[in-house]
Amino acid sequence: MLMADASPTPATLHEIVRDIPSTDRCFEIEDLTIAYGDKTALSGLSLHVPRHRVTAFIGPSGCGKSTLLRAFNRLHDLNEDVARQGRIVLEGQEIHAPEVDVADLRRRVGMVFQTPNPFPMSIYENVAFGLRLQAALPKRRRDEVIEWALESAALWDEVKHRLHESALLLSGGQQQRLVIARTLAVQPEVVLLDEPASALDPISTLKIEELIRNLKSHLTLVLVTHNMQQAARVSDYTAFLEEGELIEYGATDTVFTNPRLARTENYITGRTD
Ligand SMILES: Nc1ncnc2c1ncn2[C@@H]1O[C@H](COP(=O)(O)OP(=O)(O)OP(=O)(O)O)[C@@H](O)[C@H]1O
Repeated sequence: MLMADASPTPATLHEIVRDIPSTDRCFEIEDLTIAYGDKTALSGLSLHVPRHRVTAFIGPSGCGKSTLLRAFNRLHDLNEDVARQGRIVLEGQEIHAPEVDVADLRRRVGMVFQTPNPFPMSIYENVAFGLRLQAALPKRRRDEVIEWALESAALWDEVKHRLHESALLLSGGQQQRLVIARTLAVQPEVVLLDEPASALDPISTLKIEELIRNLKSHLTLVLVTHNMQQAARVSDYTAFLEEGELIEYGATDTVFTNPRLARTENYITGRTD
C-alpha cells in the first residue's frame, strides 16, 4: 500500500540516503541547489551514489536530471549563469575544494552524452586522444590500452581490422561504444551516461545496456534515462526526481515494484491523471 502522496520529509530522505553504508559511497551529495540565473533547477538535493553499482536518475522532462549529472564533474563551471550551493563529495573529497584539479576530476568522472560524438579522426586516434593528454606512453603500451578499452566497450571484434579508418564511418551504435571506449581508456572511476541509448536502434540499445551491466564490476555508473524498462533492466538503484526535488530513491526492484509514493508509481507506469 502506497503512502499518502506528500513529499518525503527531510527525515525520511535522510533515512534513504543512509541506506548506503559510508564505506560504499562513491558520491555524497548534500543539500545541493543549482540555479540557472533565477531558474532553480535542483533544490536541496541529498543522496549517496554507491560505488560499483548502476544508479539511474528518472523523472519528467525538465526535472533536473542532466543538471545533476553535469554537477558530478563540474561541467557547470563552463556556464557563468549557474549558481550552486551545497556539497558534492567524491570518495571523501569535496570536488569544489581549491586543490581539486578540474581536468583530473573529469578524467576520474567521464561523461557520455545522448548523441554519439566521436572526433573526426580515426577509430584508433579517438581512443588514443585522452591518453595522449596524459603522460606519454610507449606505443606498445598505448596499443595495449586501446585494445583493452575497445574490448571493454564490446567493440574490438568489430573494428580490430579497421583501426585507422575514420570513426565517422561507424554506425551510430558503434560510435557510441567508441565514445565509451574513449572514456574508459583514461581509466575513470565513474562514468556518467546521459540517455546514452536514446538515439540508437533496439539492438544497439541492448548492447549498450549489456556493456553498462558489465562495466560495474570495476566502475560506478550513473545513468539518466527516459526509458523505464532500461532503468529497471540495468540499474541497481533508482532516484526519481520531480521539479528539481528528490522524490524517491532506493533499490531499483523496490522503486519499480513497491514504490513508497503514488507519484512515483504514476510516473513509472505512465499514468497522468
Ligand atoms: N543552460 C541552461 N540555462 C537555463 N536553464 C536551463 C539550462 N539547462 C537547463 N535549464 C533548465 O533547468 C531545468 C532542468 O533542466 P535539465 O536539463 O536538468 O532537466 P532534465 O530532467 O535533464 O530534462 P530532459 O529529460 O528533458 O533532458 C529545466 O527547467 C531547464 O529548462
